[in-house]
Amino acid sequence: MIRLEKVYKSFDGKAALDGLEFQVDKGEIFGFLGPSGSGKTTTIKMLTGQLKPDRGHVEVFGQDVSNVTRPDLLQRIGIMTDNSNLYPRLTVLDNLNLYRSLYRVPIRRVKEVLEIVNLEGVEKKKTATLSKGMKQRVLLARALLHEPDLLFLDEPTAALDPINKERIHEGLRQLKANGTTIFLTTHDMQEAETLCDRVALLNGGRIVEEGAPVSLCQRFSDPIITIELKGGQVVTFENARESAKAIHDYMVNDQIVSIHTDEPTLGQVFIQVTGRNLA
Ligand SMILES: Nc1ncnc2c1ncn2[C@@H]1O[C@H](COP(=O)(O)OP(=O)(O)OP(=O)(O)O)[C@@H](O)[C@H]1O
Repeated sequence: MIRLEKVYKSFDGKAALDGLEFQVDKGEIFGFLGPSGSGKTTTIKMLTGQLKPDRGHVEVFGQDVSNVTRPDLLQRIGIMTDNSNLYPRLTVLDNLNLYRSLYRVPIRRVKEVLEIVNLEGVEKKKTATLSKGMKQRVLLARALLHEPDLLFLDEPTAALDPINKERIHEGLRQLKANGTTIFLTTHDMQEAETLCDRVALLNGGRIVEEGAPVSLCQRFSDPIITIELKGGQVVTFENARESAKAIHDYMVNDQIVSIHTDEPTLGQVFIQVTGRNLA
């Protein structure tokens, strides 16, 4: 669906993308994670034809990205970024209807997308009167309206409460089940861990780690095994292979209350890899 090879982009002589390379396959939820200023939005702009690379190759739908603004390809893409805007004096329905007519989408689809984002019943409200989180959900509904094959979501749940966040997650999983490819940026590592098939960790305009969240966490896992024994004693082993015999002995003698291995969260991996916090 997406392929980048050695992509460079500078602003005022300062590199925003510095040899960026990655690939996104059809039907996956791909998490593009990085601290502020690492190049996430620049990449999305490039993949949606809003910005040209200085050097390198960018492909979307197997075609050079310069074709992406062609109406037939644009029709296959949905975008929700922080520079997406709603018309504040128009109602939710009128905002969606504007896009509906652009993409020739049937009216019944409005109800479907409002259901996905948990916004039934607000069709007649002017968007200026909505909360930040509600506006965010209208933007997401608008991005979904024409049932795109490829969806770019830049921090889609940033302003949402946990219930709406979970509802959106369910909606995104459903879209994935129907074959939609989702390119997602988020600062919420728990969201990335539960939602994404694969994540790429971006730092300074290049990928520093990539993989399924679970395998990334395992790769960075601290191999310390902590065993709590009956009677309250706690023993730790630093090397699982060498300590197998001792652990086995505790087991056959029925001395063990609990065994615990320390696996870092994706957030901890991120901080370790980038040396930066996620805020
Ligand atoms: N139009 C522009 N003009 C000048 N510099 C820019 C422009 N767009 C981006 N940059 C710079 O490029 C770098 C990458 O910015 P980008 O917006 O892609 O980061 P980001 O990872 O999306 O950050 P955030 O998480 O804060 O949204 C930053 O140093 C930013 O200041």
